[in-house]
Amino acid sequence: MRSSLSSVRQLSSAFQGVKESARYVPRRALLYVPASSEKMLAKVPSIHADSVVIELEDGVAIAAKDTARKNAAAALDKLAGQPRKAFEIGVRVNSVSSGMMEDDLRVLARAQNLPDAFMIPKVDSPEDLAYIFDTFKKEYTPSRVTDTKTRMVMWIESARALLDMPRIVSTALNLHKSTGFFKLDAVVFGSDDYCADIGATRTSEGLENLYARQRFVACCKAFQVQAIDSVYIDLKDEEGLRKYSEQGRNWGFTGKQTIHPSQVPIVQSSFLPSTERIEWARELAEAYGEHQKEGKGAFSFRGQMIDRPLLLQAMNIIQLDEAVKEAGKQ
Ligand SMILES: CC(C)(COP(=O)(O)OP(=O)(O)OC[C@H]1O[C@@H](n2cnc3c(N)ncnc32)[C@H](O)[C@@H]1OP(=O)(O)O)[C@@H](O)C(=O)NCCC(=O)NCCSC(=O)C[C@](C)(O)C(=O)O
Ligand SMILES: [Mg+2]
Repeated sequence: MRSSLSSVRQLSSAFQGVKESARYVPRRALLYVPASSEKMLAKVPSIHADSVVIELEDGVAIAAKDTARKNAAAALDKLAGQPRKAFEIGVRVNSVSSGMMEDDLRVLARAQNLPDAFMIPKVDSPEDLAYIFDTFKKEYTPSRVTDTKTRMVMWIESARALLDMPRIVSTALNLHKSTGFFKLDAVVFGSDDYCADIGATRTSEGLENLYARQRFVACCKAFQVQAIDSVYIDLKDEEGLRKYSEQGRNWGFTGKQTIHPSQVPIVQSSFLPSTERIEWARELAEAYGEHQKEGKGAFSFRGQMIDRPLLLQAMNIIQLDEAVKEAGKQ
């Protein structure tokens, strides 16, 4: 079967509106690396997670915030242009409500390089996004935070945010369209803070998060952004981690957060599409190309009606598969 990243790119450029998905960043496993630890930061180039989250928020003690900011800014310049295993290196700053975001950005802006993604925890309302945009403009100057390749990844971590998620996500997407501010690409479910917010007790079955995780996925998918599942905090329980990863994948999540390098391969393999699914995607994309040449937008394939949204799903699968193979990550 013909397949390569370039074939997907050709396919993308052939169909209007599909171009955006060609710049797909796989995020099966996000790994937090606390920026207060120079030892852990030094490992970043060799970390095999899809997305490395250089952490300034809850993984860093208040007393270590200043050191962490300086370490993160230095890491951005040191890592630029260096070979690395991850598809993305982002920085998670402190939230609007913490009052520490300005201090974070003031120090990070001293670095010449932006991260691949700015990662914003505890986004609670559309008004938070207005504050975030203003603060980035103030600390970085407007020209450094508009029309860049840098993406935005945000965290939903409270009952209020979960209920208001459609407005929050659409506001973030519209902010990008109207101002060129970082494009929202993925949303992450902060289940620990969410449980604290609603007064739930964490259990091994995780039923206390059932509604939240399902609503969360639906809201992400309604706006075609990636949905990243909860942290699994039992570091030694590999079977439990695999079970929850596979459950998340089956529910529609596109990836999962990890806190230790040992969790990464388990999560990555759980979020890889099956061989049958990859074959389906490749055959569909080829059939779509053939039908486009004949001027047909919708057609039947393996007994299903196929149109552009299914092509987008198929292309995401092909790109994930090919990006992972190229990086030698299987
Ligand atoms: C749990 C901890 C303390 C155990 O750290 P440790 O050093 O005791 O572990 P270890 O097993 O002894 O480590 C083995 C080796 O791996 C390294 N290592 C270990 N972990 C990492 C890492 N993450 N990144 C890079 N390297 C790492 C470590 O440095 C060591 O290297 P060595 O063999 O050379 O000595 C450590 O893994 C860690 O700090 N993890 C990140 C914790 C964190 O950032 N938490 C905040 C995010 S989760 C969150 O905020 C909630 C959420 C989403 O918002 C919401 O649900 O609400
Ligand atoms: Mg949190």
